[in-house]
Amino acid sequence: MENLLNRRYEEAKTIYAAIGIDVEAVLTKLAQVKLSLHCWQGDDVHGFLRNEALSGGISVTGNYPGAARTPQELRQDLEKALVMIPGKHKVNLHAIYADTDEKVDIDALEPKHFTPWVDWAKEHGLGLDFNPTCFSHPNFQNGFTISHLDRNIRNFWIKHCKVSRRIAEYFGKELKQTCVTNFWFPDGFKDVPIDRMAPRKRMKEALDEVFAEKISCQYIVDAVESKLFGIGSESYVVGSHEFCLNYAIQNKKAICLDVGHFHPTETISNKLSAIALFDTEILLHVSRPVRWDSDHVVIMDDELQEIAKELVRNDLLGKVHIGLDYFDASINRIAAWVIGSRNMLKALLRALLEPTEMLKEVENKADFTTRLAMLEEMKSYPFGAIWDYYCETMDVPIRESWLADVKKYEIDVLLKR
Ligand SMILES: C[C@H](O)[C@H](O)[C@@H](O)C(=O)CO
Ligand SMILES: [Mn+2]
Repeated sequence: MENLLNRRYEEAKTIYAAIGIDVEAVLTKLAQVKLSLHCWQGDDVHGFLRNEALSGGISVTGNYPGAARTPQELRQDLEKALVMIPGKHKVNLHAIYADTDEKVDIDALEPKHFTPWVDWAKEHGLGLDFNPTCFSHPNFQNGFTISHLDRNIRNFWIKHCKVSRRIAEYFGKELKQTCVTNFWFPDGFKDVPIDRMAPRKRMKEALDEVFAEKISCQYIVDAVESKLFGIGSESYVVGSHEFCLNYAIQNKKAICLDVGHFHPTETISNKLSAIALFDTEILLHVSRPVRWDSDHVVIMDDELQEIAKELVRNDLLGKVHIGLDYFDASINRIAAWVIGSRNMLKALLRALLEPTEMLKEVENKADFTTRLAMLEEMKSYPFGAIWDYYCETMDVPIRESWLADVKKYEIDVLLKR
């Protein structure tokens, strides 16, 4: 088996070398990619701080057994997933995932409520990213948080966002890796509003208050996430793409692009070059919308491959933060992490194996025939042999062999919860 794997790899390497690809250099580059694994796939965005129903116009469907009920269980599940994903990555936490016995509300959270996460991240050589949780709370009222008409409610959310930045700073300092902190607000109207401007003005001013405290970019990168619509905010979302992109540019923040947050025929792959050209920092929420922002597990579809190609072709790897954002409770949750993460990495590998310079040259010569012919032929190049070899050298399971281990873990651990 091992010999076959090496033989297939050597053969594939020769085939790619013929079109100018240095496969070893590609694998070195791929090994440097850090994905941000979203903790909320492990427990259906429930968290441990409050026993509140999920709100904010997002929804998880399915009742597959074994969701994590405690921070310990979630970490155990994440560990299981991480050993099946090649490379060293980050874990993305929401504020509601605080690990504490204290009865504390989200506006009073402190770094100490996350110490066990930091200790665990250190132990496993992981980075941590963070998100204030601006939903699943009684102060999410009439569909609004930080842009609410009521100053007291706005203040609550402003405070929550401020304390979240201090927690993120603590992560960055302790783990010596920048903590990407994403601000997403579900605020919006179900039906057509009269005043679209006032909530946006309030959100802009609230964000200015949140970001007033200067925290070194060595520790934290702030990102604002836009959205087209949510359940209950079908007609109007305060933090639309135009709002968030303009806010990010004007205030030197990162823009978070979620694959599911745009019109169905709009793609984020087509936005990356347009935004990166102006040096705006980008955070991706890689997700899969099916007819709407359904947050399905990421598969190797056309848009995923196009996103990966844009990152590679425009030399954006290492500049764009790649986070995952989906939640499926109808399948094994560990498998969901593994499938989505491995697909993201596979898409990047395929993109790295493309002869980009040659393709740009033929495009510049208006030889669109060669461009199309090459792109189509490349689809049956032996990238699978390279992926298998990469998994072997990174000490993670080859092809679907990880599944048996996940199934065993399901019987031994998940079904006993
Ligand atoms: C839980 C996440 O923060 C949330 O999914 C957000 O990023 C989003 O995409 C909302 O639609
Ligand atoms: Mn998102």
